[in-house]
Amino acid sequence: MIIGVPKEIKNNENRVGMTPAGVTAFKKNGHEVWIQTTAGSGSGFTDEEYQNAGAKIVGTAEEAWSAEMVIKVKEPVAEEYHNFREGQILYTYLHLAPEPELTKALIDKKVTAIAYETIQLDSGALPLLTPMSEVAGRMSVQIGAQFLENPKGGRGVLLGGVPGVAPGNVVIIGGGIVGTNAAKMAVGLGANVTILDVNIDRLRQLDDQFGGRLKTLASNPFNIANAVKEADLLVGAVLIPGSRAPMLVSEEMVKTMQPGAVIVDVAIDQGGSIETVDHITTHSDPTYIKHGVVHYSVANMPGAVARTSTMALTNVTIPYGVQIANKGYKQAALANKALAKGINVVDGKVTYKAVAEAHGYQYVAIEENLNEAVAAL
Ligand SMILES: NC(=O)C1=CN([C@@H]2O[C@H](COP(=O)(O)OP(=O)(O)OC[C@H]3O[C@@H](n4cnc5c(N)ncnc54)[C@H](O)[C@@H]3O)[C@@H](O)[C@H]2O)C=CC1
Ligand SMILES: CC(=O)C(=O)O
Repeated sequence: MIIGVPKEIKNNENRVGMTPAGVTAFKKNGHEVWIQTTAGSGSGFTDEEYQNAGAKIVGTAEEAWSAEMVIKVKEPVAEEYHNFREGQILYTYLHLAPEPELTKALIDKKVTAIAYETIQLDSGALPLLTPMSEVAGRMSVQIGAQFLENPKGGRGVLLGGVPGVAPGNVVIIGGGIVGTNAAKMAVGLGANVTILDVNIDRLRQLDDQFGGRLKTLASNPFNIANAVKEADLLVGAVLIPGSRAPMLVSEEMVKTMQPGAVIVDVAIDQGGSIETVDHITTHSDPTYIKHGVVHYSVANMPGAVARTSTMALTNVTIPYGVQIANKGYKQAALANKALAKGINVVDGKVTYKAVAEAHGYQYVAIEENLNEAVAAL
């Protein structure tokens, strides 16, 4: 199979869908890899390194998109939709629940769209989301700390405090991968950390893991309102896989925050969970102020630490990508249930329930699309 890797064009998206090590893995399995020139430069990989690994360097995005399978990082932006073709496999983050136009474009062009973020193991783990959630969770506190500084519009709170002055309050809603990694950083800085989740077993694990160095609270409107009021830094870190994020923090709650407090809504890629986070921001213009509170809602946070993020991402995407290339997506999905859950759109049908529900499309179970492959076995 020919695999194409276009250069990412989202604002300040410096990651790339394949490293030279990834090229080696595909070549070893008998595939061709076409990399758009300079696609790896933001992550520190040169065209020469890709060539040495056996890739062909192509001059334009269109050439990379003409491959049988396109491997990317971010969901395509509108300027990329014209590259969609019937039967083409698109393997990337998609976050379709808050993206009606992209969903429609994939349906109309009958693309086989495989979303990194919905590939799911029986345990419920999301192996292709986890590393970027680790990155974004860790970044959320370093970014929050930065925007709490006065020159950045913040209220001038040092999260760790100093002897004689209390530390800042960090409130994290959602105790999964993002939340845990945010907590690690915030606890490490010496902040006063509260984490809320609806899953009490998860809170139990966090309580054990952090040995009493953070406070856990059941997530409900009462506890959220009280915690938000006290937050110097509020981190949104919830997820219901594949679905639009639940709205948990109302505008009224945000109004109770101190002027110069900071919100980092990491869950913005699934639509966000804070009412005043009403749009996606970019790395080049990352914040806006509403009710005196600094809001940060960048949907591709790991793109700013691209060297680390590209390696962490491709460590987990390439093995699944090789399975798709070796077997074709149908056989690969039949052989690997986790991978089957990644298929969101195929042959003009929506095969991921939460995405169908979000946009009012009929849901078609993926098994129906795999019938042909089953029959061939
Ligand atoms: N903005 C960015 O650049 C990035 C965003 N993300 C996003 O961050 C979000 C979180 O991802 P993960 O931590 O990996 O997910 P996860 O599945 O590991 O954790 C989500 C947590 O939210 C909890 N939750 C669900 N409903 C809740 C509620 N009503 N109240 C409190 N907690 C609730 C779940 O119980 C779970 O523990 C996702 O939307 C993900 O796509 C991830 C990486 C980068
Ligand atoms: C998870 C995601 O969308 C990102 O890393 O950009």
